[in-house]
Amino acid sequence: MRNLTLLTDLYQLTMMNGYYEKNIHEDIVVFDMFFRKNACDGGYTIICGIEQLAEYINNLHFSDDDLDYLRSLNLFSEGFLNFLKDFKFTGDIYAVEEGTVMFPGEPIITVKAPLYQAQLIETALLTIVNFQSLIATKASRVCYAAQGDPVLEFGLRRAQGPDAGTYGARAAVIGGCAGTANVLAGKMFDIPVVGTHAHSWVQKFDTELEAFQAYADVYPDNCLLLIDTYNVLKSGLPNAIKVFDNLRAKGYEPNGIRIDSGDLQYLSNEVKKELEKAGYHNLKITASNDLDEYIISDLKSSGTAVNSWGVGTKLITSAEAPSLGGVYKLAGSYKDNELIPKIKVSEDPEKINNPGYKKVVRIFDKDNVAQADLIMLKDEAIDTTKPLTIFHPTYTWKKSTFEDYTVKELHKPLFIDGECKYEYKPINEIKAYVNSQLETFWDSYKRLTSPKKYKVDLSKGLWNLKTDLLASKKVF
Ligand SMILES: Nc1ncnc2c1ncn2[C@@H]1O[C@H](COP(=O)(O)OP(=O)(O)OP(=O)(O)O)[C@@H](O)[C@H]1O
Ligand SMILES: O=P(O)(O)OC[C@H]1O[C@H](OP(=O)(O)OP(=O)(O)O)[C@H](O)[C@@H]1O
Ligand SMILES: O=C(O)c1cccnc1
Repeated sequence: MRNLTLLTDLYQLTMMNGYYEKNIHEDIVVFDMFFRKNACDGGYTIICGIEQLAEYINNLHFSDDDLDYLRSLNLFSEGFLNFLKDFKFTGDIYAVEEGTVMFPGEPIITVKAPLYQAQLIETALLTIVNFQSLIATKASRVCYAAQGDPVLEFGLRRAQGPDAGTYGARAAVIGGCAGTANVLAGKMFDIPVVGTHAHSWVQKFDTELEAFQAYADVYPDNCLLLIDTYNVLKSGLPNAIKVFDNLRAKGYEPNGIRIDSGDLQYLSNEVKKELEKAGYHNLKITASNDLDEYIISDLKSSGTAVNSWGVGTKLITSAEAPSLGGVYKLAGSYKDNELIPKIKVSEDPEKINNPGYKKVVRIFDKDNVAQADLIMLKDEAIDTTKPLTIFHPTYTWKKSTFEDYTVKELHKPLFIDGECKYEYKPINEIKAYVNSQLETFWDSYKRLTSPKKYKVDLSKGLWNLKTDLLASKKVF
């Protein structure tokens, strides 16, 4: 396992050194990770990367080498560097389960730990969870557009480096992709690896027909041919059909074709017609070429025979909206065992955080449809035998009352007193969890453009705390 302990911003370490010198480093604090705007400008965000976060926290330690490097920066006291020798995370972390569907403003991860520890982990926590959540959400949108057709993740070559290509592949499969072309990701995360062949295979042989025949000879029971190297309808398709006929004569059924250029709507429909005429029904008609959820959605609504989608660049880089702006904010600090809530006041009301030690509950109606989320103080409870009224945190006259409802707490312990509580789950299970949750949301929240805004309210206790803190001069 890689030692990622120094994967942090320098200012975390200079603050830690400062807290140590001022002897407040052991003060217990609460930080929340949340985002203000959904990934991909959509209506929801799928949280991903919790497993890697648990691994990172578990493996935190400063090696002698790390300490020598820090010493060489001439920024830190010897006392502080000595103190880091025995660094170990000892706090509590609550996080939503990997694959949970979440919304702006909600605490995704809550860290309660000694100040120096909580500060160190900010940067890595954000880079791990922001990136994988972004790609899982992008994949979920692409798969939504594909309406159940398999989506294959083809992006490694265009990813922002090897880590993005590999952890992005993991996130893409969690978000809904059927598999990835990235073999290392397949091995590391036990996810399906998939693929066809490149144009270079066709170019290497003297003729396209020879190239297709050679491929069929080597892979008779998994023969999927790329038919656009020269001309899809005049050359690629007739040659593919000849080779498929040869395969059939030997008792094998072909798998399908791939088209990587041209008018995918027209070509796919023509290809399907010709394949059917030749007696080939239900073959895979795979399309690739700079696809994303919008192009796939357009192709679907105008009618296409494509039934399998290879999506690379725009998926692995979330090209339209290439970052998720998750942040990590101080929400409270303990003094004599009492939590002093902290708030960051800003001219921009969107940037004012929710103070205190919190949790999130999801409210479902009797048909198990998600209606709203409520951010609450950790020690608040909901009596589900009584009607529940929630209100908009800004337009407080907007109210909803639930009578026949259930609630689910979304946070689970990830670390308690430094001990890891994460239970490893195979990717298939995480992916199934994503699906089952998405089904509990109305389509209005999932549509690709102008989705409806899901209700995220504050409990009365939290709303009062926030309003009182804002009103009090103490916050400035
Ligand atoms: N955040 C909220 N919390 C509680 N109730 C709300 C909230 N937002 C709207 N409501 C109430 O829910 C009911 C249904 O409203 P709806 O979900 O259509 O939202 P809306 O108020 O029309 O806002 P939007 O413009 O987002 O559609 C209305 O009675 C409204 O007052
Ligand atoms: O288009 P993407 O969504 O990124 O999917 C991955 C692309 O990678 C391959 O192309 P290649 O690298 O050969 O380049 P090309 O675009 O010239 O085909 C493949 O044929 C896809 O077109
Ligand atoms: O297997 C494929 O067809 C593939 C893999 C990576 C990139 N483009 C295509």
